[in-house]
This record gives sequence, C-alpha cells and structure tokens, in this order.
Amino acid sequence: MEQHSGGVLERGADCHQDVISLENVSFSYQGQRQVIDGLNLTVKERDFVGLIGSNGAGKTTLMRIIVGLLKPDGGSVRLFGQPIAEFKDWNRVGYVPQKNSFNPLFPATVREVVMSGLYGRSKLFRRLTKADYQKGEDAMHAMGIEELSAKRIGQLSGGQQQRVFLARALINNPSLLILDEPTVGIDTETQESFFHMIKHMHQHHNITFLMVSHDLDMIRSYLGERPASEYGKLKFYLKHSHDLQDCVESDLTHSLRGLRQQMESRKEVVEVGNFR
Ligand SMILES: Nc1ncnc2c1ncn2[C@@H]1O[C@H](COP(=O)(O)OP(=O)(O)OP(=O)(O)O)[C@@H](O)[C@H]1O
Repeated sequence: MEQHSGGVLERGADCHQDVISLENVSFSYQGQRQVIDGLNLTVKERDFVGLIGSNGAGKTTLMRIIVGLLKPDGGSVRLFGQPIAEFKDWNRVGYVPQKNSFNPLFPATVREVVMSGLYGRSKLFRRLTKADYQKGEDAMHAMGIEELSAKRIGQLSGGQQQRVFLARALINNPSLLILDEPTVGIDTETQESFFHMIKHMHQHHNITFLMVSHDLDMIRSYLGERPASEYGKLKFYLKHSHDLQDCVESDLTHSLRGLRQQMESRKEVVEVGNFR
C-alpha cells in the first residue's frame, strides 16, 4: 500500500499488482465541506490494509468511492489497473458494508441472502444452477453457518448476521474483500474468532483486504504498532502476506527464462552454422 498527500511514501520494488489505486481523489457531499481532499492510495495484491479514524473522518465515504457507489469530484480511481468507470469484473470484489440491523420479520432466509451475492450489481435475476447452489453451500460452510441456512436473517444474532454477509461477499470467490467495521456490536469472543478467520483467509487464500475498524488493538496486533501512512484523521495500517522474496523469485524466473532463450538462440545459430 502507498498512501501520501503531497509527499510519496517510499516503498521498495514490488512485483505485485495494484488492486486499488486512488490518485488525488476529492469528494464532498452536495453543498458540504470536502470529506476527502487529494487522497492518494495504492493497495497491492495480498496487502491487508486496516483503516482507523475518528467518527466522521470519511472512512465509509472512502469505501463507497472505492466500490463505485460514490463518484469522486476529482481524481482517479482504478481497480485491478482499470478505471472504475470501465471496470466490469465486480465478482472479484466482495464488499461488506457497515452493519445493517434487520427487522426479525424480514422475509429472506440466510441461504437467500447468501445466494443474492451471485447477482452482483446486475440486478438481473437469472435461473440459479446446481453449481450456483454449491457455491452458496461452500460459502456458508466456510463461515460455519450452514446449520442456519433456513432461518430468517432477522432472527440471527449480530455476529451470525455478519457471518452471513461475509458468506454473501465470498460466494464469488473474490480477490479483494472490503469490510466496513465488520465487528461492530459483536461480543469479544465472536470478534476474536472473526478476526482469526479473516487472518486465515489473508494468509492462506491470497485475498487482499481493506478493512475499516475501530478495534485498534486488533489492528495493531496483526498489522503492527505504527500506521504505514496517515491522511488527515485517517490512519492506514498495513501487512503483506507476501514478502519481497516473491519478487526475487519472479525476477529469477524471468532471468532464467531470458538466459534459456539466449542459449537456445545461440544453439540455433550454431546449428544453422553447422548446416551451412
Ligand atoms: N449521505 C450523506 N450526506 C451528507 N453528509 C454525509 C453523508 N454521509 C456522511 N456524511 C458526512 O461525511 C463525513 C464523513 O462521513 P463517513 O460516514 O464517511 O465517516 P466515518 O469515518 O465512516 O464515520 P464513523 O466512524 O462514524 O462511521 C461526516 O461529516 C458525515 O456527517
């Protein structure tokens, strides 16, 4: 992740793809003061970025800009290297917004809420296939909620509901997960198991995370004591699940391939020479 306003935060050579890039992004709600002004942010493949900031600092606004729900007044937003206006591959992005509380009479079941993640932004309801149902089962299994599948979402506890929303975000097997305060209102024990689960997903499933949280202890325990960068009241903490070894290896592979090609072309010259 790089984030800077004015000065550039130094970061070594890195072979990982840019997943989120914001350049000089500004935003204000109609007729109000600027919430975000000239923000630069780069989140790379397999980064885990934790965002901490006081109430009203602009965290949710920033998440909504990144997932295309708000259009910035200025600057550019790219996802996986593509300008957001042209980005179509929304299945690669899972987004869990700030907690919604459901009326206990809300008619959808857990399975229906999870399956609705397949429709993404198209809002086009298509006939679900056997493979789609299997994806739903897999996502519920990953979140440990398969036994709740027939219950109404409104009848679940806050922690169970969060698992449902995470399963909904996971159903398309995303490469980027954006979570906005996923553990608000959840008891400490469930928070711990939730964090354990997302750390596991980060370390073993190569998912890139951007997570807003008020839980400074959790953020520090996983992402380190100090923020990697700050922008106004927003503090960005960072951990990679990769290290530069990946890049060294990929450079090495690249060099070896180059060497092999050189040797092969020499061999051809020799063979051509022999032929003559
Ligand atoms: N729909 C809206 N219309 C007008 N102003 C808004 C709207 N949503 C948020 N704001 C204002 O924008 C600023 C940033 O709000 P935002 O929700 O992004 O903050 P936040 O950092 O996520 O806060 P919190 O920690 O309380 O969730 C606040 O001053 C808020 O009052």
